[in-house]
Amino acid sequence: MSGSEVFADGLLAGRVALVTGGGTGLGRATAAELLRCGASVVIAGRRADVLEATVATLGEGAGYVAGDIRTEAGAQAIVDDAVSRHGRLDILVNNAGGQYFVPAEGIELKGWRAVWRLNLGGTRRMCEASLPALRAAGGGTIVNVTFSPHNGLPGMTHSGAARAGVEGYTRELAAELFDDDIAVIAAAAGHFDTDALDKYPPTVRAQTAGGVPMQRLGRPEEHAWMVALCASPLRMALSGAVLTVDGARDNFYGGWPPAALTVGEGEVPTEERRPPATR
Ligand SMILES: CCCCC/C=C/C(=O)SCCNC(=O)CCNC(=O)[C@H](O)C(C)(C)COP(=O)(O)OP(=O)(O)OC[C@H]1O[C@@H](n2cnc3c(N)ncnc32)[C@H](O)[C@@H]1OP(=O)(O)O
Ligand SMILES: NC(=O)C1=CN([C@@H]2O[C@H](COP(=O)(O)OP(=O)(O)OC[C@H]3O[C@@H](n4cnc5c(N)ncnc54)[C@H](OP(=O)(O)O)[C@@H]3O)[C@@H](O)[C@H]2O)C=CC1
Repeated sequence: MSGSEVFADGLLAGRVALVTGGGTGLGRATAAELLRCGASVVIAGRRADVLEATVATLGEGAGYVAGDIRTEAGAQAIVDDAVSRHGRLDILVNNAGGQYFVPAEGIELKGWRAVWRLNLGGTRRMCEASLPALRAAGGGTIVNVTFSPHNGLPGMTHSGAARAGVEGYTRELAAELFDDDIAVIAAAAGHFDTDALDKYPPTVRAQTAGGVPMQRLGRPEEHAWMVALCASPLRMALSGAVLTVDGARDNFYGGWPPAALTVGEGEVPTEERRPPATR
């Protein structure tokens, strides 16, 4: 695999990273970037066939373990596999997650719980299972993937609430782990071009890029660069932070100018100046 476009050769040489949900989309891109930076990488997910195919494309330094992060035994088995393969663990990327698109009032209790169990519960279980290995390595980095916009993503209430929980968990855990030299950072992804978007209703999907001021979806490698930065020597200074890479989606909805603010051929009107003061 060739080197990183952004980071120095060998940035993460000798480090071992575990990426949940690493068989697809953003997790796959993250695994590839960590490998380019010199780390050994274990990817995890439930589908062994998907993981196996991804490892074949990632090449040397990559391995996989199939398992489910939603149970204590599943999370522990994933971590144990990574540690037994490489003898240590330095970087945990809690990337596995997701939800389904549904108005808030349509969310069944079972569905609400399923989304929380995956996103918040799975993240917590993976952190708890990994901490002994991270301490044994003398410190490390945990990156918890959440999402932007933080100002609300209607249709994803269960996940917005769960991801807010992950960000709270990130902040508090970070404070408790400074003495162990373990950084805990949330990486809030905006709207990224992954195959996962294909499952959303066509009208939702079609409007997704238009809602981003940058006027395009993020590229998976852009997210991966943020994750690699979190594992870099900057990691402790970033600990407790929520880093958002979203083409300004957090700040505004849509491109400039919004149609509702234009006149004529699409010009944005400028306000009249106040007349100069008279004495
Ligand atoms: C387009 C704009 C989006 C931009 C932002 C993008 C954000 C992203 O995150 S993209 C990545 C998306 N990837 C995923 O979502 C993958 C992971 N997701 C899942 O695995 C499921 O959505 C899950 C979180 C619900 C977990 O599934 P699981 O635990 O396997 O749960 P079940 O399938 O057994 O369902 C339990 C329960 O949940 C309700 N439910 C699930 N899916 C739906 C649905 N599509 N519609 C309505 N309700 C659903 C339902 O109550 C299920 O119970 P049963 O009906 O008894 O099966
Ligand atoms: N794409 C986007 O625009 C955005 C994505 N995100 C978040 O980024 C992360 C990756 O998204 P993306 O790559 O697009 O989506 P994917 O659906 O491709 O990624 C989800 C991954 O998580 C794995 N996974 C799901 N449930 C479990 C489980 N219980 N145990 C272990 N692994 C599991 C899946 O593998 P398997 O099914 O084999 O278990 C899959 O590889 C997710 O947390 C997503 O919510 C956030 C904001 C925007």
